[in-house]
Amino acid sequence: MVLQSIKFDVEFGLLEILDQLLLPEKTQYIKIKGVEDGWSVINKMQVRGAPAIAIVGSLSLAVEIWKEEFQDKKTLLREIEGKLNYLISARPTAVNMKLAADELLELAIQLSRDETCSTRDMKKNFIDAITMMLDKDIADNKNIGKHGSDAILSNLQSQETTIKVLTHCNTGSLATAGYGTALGVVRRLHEMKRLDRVYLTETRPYNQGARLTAFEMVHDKVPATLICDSMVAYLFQKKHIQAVLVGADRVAMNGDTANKIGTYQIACLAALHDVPFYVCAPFTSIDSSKSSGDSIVIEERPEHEMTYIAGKRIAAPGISVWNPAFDVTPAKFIRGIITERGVFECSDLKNQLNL
Ligand SMILES: CSC[C@@H](O)[C@@H](O)C(=O)COP(=O)(O)O
Repeated sequence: MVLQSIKFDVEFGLLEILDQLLLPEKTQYIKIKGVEDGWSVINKMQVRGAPAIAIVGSLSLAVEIWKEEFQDKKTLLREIEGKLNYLISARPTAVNMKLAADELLELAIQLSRDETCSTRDMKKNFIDAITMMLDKDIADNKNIGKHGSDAILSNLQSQETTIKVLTHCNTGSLATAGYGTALGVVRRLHEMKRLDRVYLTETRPYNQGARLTAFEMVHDKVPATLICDSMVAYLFQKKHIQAVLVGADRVAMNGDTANKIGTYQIACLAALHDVPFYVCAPFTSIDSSKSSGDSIVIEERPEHEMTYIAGKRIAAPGISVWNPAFDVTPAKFIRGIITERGVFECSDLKNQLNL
């Protein structure tokens, strides 16, 4: 059975997401009736992961406008613009929702100007474009898996046939429309029978690794071992890790990459131990408006997400807390950016975007 984090059928007004705050103990879906619900489940991290944020946010708009009748295209365009701006505000670091909103707004403007297109047609064409995001994301992830596995296997010494990798956070079916980015490369290596083992960090404080990636790997019967975030250096010292695979929330034009907190320190350790460090991300995570990672906004999450686990306090009352949800890894630590179009050096990103 495929792990389904998003259930969608606009004809039936169906949009449900798997509540990731309850995993792995409980598998419970939440009904999304419109953008208010979409904003809430993204902001509370009941659904998370850069691509999934854009997809669920956009789908929440689709189910909302599907139910409504609009007197004219101008009214529909105004509704679309307002709701997209609202959805962008749910979480600030991942760029995917902003890029999706820009593209969808541009489409809506074109449809509103097309005199051959009725208000009903504009609504249908707009919703169809959102629906296509699901299949495109899965196709992109399969290509990331192929390009990434080819690149990593090409690094192997002749006598090495299988590979041990480390990943951080959750970049799989629970962070995308399916298959995953860094976990897509892991899945592809496993399908090719070239994966020895994937090591995964627990990824405090939200525990995307321990709760979500472990859940996906056990579900798919992928050889996987959970480690504490504090074990990465010792892992590199004692195990022959041949690649680090992480996702991205926002890749700047010089390759600097914002990703889950803890990514930067793994990159530093990978450099120290000469382990190739790869960022795996679709082009929908690349921000051409950012020349470097210096200006990427880093979300800071509530204190209780660090001081409590499963509702039990684990930190002394009164202690001050700093809880940045992401950090930025400088391009110099990144061997390559694995995308659906191929694997690129950081210095080549601008060319790939024709900038
Ligand atoms: C394919 S998901 C890529 C990134 O979004 C992922 O690595 C990550 O940082 C997720 O952070 P989260 O705070 O869980 O949304």
